[in-house]
Amino acid sequence: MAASPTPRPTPVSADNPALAALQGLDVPLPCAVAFSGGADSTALLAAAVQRWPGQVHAIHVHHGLQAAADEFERRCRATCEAWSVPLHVAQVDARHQPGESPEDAARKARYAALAEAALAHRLAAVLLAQHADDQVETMVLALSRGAGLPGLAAMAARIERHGVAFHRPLLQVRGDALREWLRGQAIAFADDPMNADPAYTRSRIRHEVLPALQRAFPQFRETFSRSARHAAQAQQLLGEIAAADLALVGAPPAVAALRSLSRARQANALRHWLRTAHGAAPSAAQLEELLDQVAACATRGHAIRIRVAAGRVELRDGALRYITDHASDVDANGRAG
Ligand SMILES: Nc1ncnc2c1ncn2[C@@H]1O[C@H](COP(=O)(O)OP(=O)(O)OP(=O)(O)O)[C@@H](O)[C@H]1O
Repeated sequence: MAASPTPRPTPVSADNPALAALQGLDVPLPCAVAFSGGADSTALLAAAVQRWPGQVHAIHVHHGLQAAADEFERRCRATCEAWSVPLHVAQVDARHQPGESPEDAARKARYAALAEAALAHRLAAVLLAQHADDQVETMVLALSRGAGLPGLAAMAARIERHGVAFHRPLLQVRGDALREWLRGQAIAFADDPMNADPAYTRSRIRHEVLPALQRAFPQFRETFSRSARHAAQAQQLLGEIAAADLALVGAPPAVAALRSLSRARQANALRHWLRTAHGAAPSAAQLEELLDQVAACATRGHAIRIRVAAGRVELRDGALRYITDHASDVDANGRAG
């Protein structure tokens, strides 16, 4: 008779702050934890394994961005083996486009790879480990860049990408509480050298701004998170208004109809049209210029041609068109015009 396998240590602890956050969460099973090997996703994986025994997989994305990437993968393999968690490793090449930050390129590639692995292994949801401090960092970063409501709304508790549901159950949990619990349990995790590198704005926010906020406003995590929820609600309203206005003025928008709206509603509708139909985000200056041109467009012969993101907006046959170099003219329904 074959010897039964040696039982492996599984982290069982009622004190894991991530476990409390999973209690009310209703996710379809089996699910996956996006596992970087760092502190936060290690605590989340431990909690998920305890909450849904035998129903949790881990997905690790190997970025190849830093020399430490192999070390992260080794750490993930060791943890998953010890906890009997099936691990799927996805390799990505996150080279960034001109004008795109390496961090943004890595993030986009990561979500795509996580979704692909989840679909391939029939995992119905992916849990991410961003916590309350990450949420505040995201808001401060958005403020530092002059972002509008979508930036201030920061991260949503649930999003859908590439046909997969991503959940962020730890948005109300403090980062230091997770680390403290891991240390108390003597659970190893990898430390990302980029997190401590002052060359990264996010790292400066973490190490310089958050401690100052903690001293001045000890409740800042709760109040910031309330503001993020207000911003998200307001943004949803703006999206609904934009959709209603576009139903009226058409998509692509007819300039004469657009001019019947207030300037603020024109801006809202145009931003929404550019983002949802073309994935283009105009800068504040580009949008102002476009609005000036729409306001000045009272004569039949008036031409509009304004650079927006990687393409340009032009006036053709009374309607605004978004034109990129690789597509001569694509309207909101994806039809070539
Ligand atoms: N290489 C990766 N593979 C899989 N999931 C990842 C990876 N990097 C990040 N994630 C997931 O995305 C979340 C947010 O990523 P971010 O880079 O902000 O966090 P992090 O500092 O890597 O977090 P952690 O402490 O969990 O390592 C992580 O908590 C984790 O769930």
